[in-house]
Amino acid sequence: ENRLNGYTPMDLLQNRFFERAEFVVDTLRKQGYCYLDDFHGEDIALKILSEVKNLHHREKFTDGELVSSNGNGSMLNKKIRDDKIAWIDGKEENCQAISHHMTTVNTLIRFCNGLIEEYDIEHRTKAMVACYPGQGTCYKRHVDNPNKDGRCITTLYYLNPGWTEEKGGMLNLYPGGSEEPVKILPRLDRLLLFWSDRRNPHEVAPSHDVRYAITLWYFDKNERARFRKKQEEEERKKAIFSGQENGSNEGGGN
Ligand SMILES: COc1ccc2cc(-c3cnc(C(=O)NCC(=O)O)c(O)c3)ccc2c1
Ligand SMILES: [Mn+2]
Repeated sequence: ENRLNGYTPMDLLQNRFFERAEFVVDTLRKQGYCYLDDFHGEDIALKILSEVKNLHHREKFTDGELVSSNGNGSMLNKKIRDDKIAWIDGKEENCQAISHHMTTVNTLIRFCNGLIEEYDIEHRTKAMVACYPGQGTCYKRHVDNPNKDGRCITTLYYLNPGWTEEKGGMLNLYPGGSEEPVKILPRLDRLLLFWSDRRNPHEVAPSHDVRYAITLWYFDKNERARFRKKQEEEERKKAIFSGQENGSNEGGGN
């Protein structure tokens, strides 16, 4: 039977995930972020990159820009981000390697979940494949989850072989709102993880070359449930309000 010095290949695989999960959780606790290099190995990383480029060339990316209006509804909205994005659930054709990435990170997070008491992580978003097309495109300083929408861990997988700081596009992280940023190089096959809430303001510095990344956000079950309940409550109120607005009295408040 194929036991290697008493372990089966599955044992070895489980151990490998368990070791990495321990390192990730310890580091997240200590500094709020953590990155793993050579996460899949170069061959698989390049396969993922080729699928992402294929998405880009097939115009599957949309403008992800989020404009922040300056309150008085004027058209002088300033753009705060220039990335192009594509939401991928992993079942699309020609996304097998991206799908492999999603299941591998799921396994790592499942091992981490066993070690993190404060969260109960069961779900995640779809994969957000993002491209900063160069020419100084960036993403202003922000927090991914400032208002408890349920997201607790952000994972960013970078796909930029031979990237150097001269190309810009560094991920500047301000853990605990620190003055000096931690500058993360978005290099090929690097997996970065950080708490999604206000502990980690971050920004993408202006990028002078095409820069690809895949983001997966993981939800805490309870925070997500509370957020969904609040959202439904707001929907109900809005429905009642719009009911009163057009004069009809059905569903009006008491
Ligand atoms: C309402 O629809 C949407 C659709 C897409 C959205 C994407 C982001 C987002 C957040 N953070 C980053 C980031 O920090 N990237 C760091 C890096 O690439 O190193 C990023 O690239 C993108 C935020 C809100 C969104 C809302
Ligand atoms: Mn972000």
